[in-house]
Amino acid sequence: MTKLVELTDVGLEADGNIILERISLTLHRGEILTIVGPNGAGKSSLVKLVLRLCEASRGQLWRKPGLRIGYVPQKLHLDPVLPLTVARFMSLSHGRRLSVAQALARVGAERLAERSMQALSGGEMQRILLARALMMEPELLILDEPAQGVDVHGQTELYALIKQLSDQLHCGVLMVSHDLHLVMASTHRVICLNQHICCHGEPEHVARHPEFARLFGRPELTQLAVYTHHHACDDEHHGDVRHVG
Ligand SMILES: Nc1ncnc2c1ncn2[C@@H]1O[C@H](COP(=O)(O)OP(=O)(O)OP(=O)(O)O)[C@@H](O)[C@H]1O
Repeated sequence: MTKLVELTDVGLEADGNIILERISLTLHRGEILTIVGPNGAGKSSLVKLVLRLCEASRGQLWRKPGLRIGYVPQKLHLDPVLPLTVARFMSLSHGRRLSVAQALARVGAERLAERSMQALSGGEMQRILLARALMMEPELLILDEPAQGVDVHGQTELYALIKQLSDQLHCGVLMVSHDLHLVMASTHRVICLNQHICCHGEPEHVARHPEFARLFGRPELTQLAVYTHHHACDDEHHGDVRHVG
């Protein structure tokens, strides 16, 4: 099982404020790890650390040498009057290994190739961003709130697609989500973050954890029966989360 990323006792500070502390985790190929947490918990900062867009103030961050990462940002800001088709937008990405048509086919969006980027619905836009991230055949897909701006039905479909892609392409997935109950059928492991790791493990475990209930309230728990998670998982095949110190 190929290890992709390992964080050991990582901390992050900015302007004298603690943003993250004592974060230890590993992520392997074929594993989906979801970060949940309230606003300001440090979820995007953790993603930025893994992307090396910022540097840890302490601890160690290891990445597999030459790791190919496909990144789906929280939001894409496009000039509303810029004439840009989906195919043109996708052809602008660097390090491509797939053709535009192949990448669109992977997310079932072939018919959108000639559509204007500005005309896409929220769900279509997220699929196109996902297709773009797949173009360099990533070993690790990083998605920051991939279901933002998508209705509930579309969110469930999108998370199912991410799971399917991870299975097919055997890539690791690190994603941020606000909705544990929507993502639980499509993730192997969950970290509940609030500056530090409050709890972690399989989604059902986190959903029932008192720390999770404290952060998100009881309503989350009552909805979980609908989204029971099924996967034949062998613990050795999924990344673990370790508390250090
Ligand atoms: N460069 C920075 N300088 C100072 N503070 C920062 C910096 N980057 C992030 N922060 C602060 O760190 C905290 C965590 O921010 P972050 O964006 O990682 O949270 P988040 O969990 O992704 O939040 P949300 O769910 O609202 O997107 C916030 O209080 C934010 O204001």
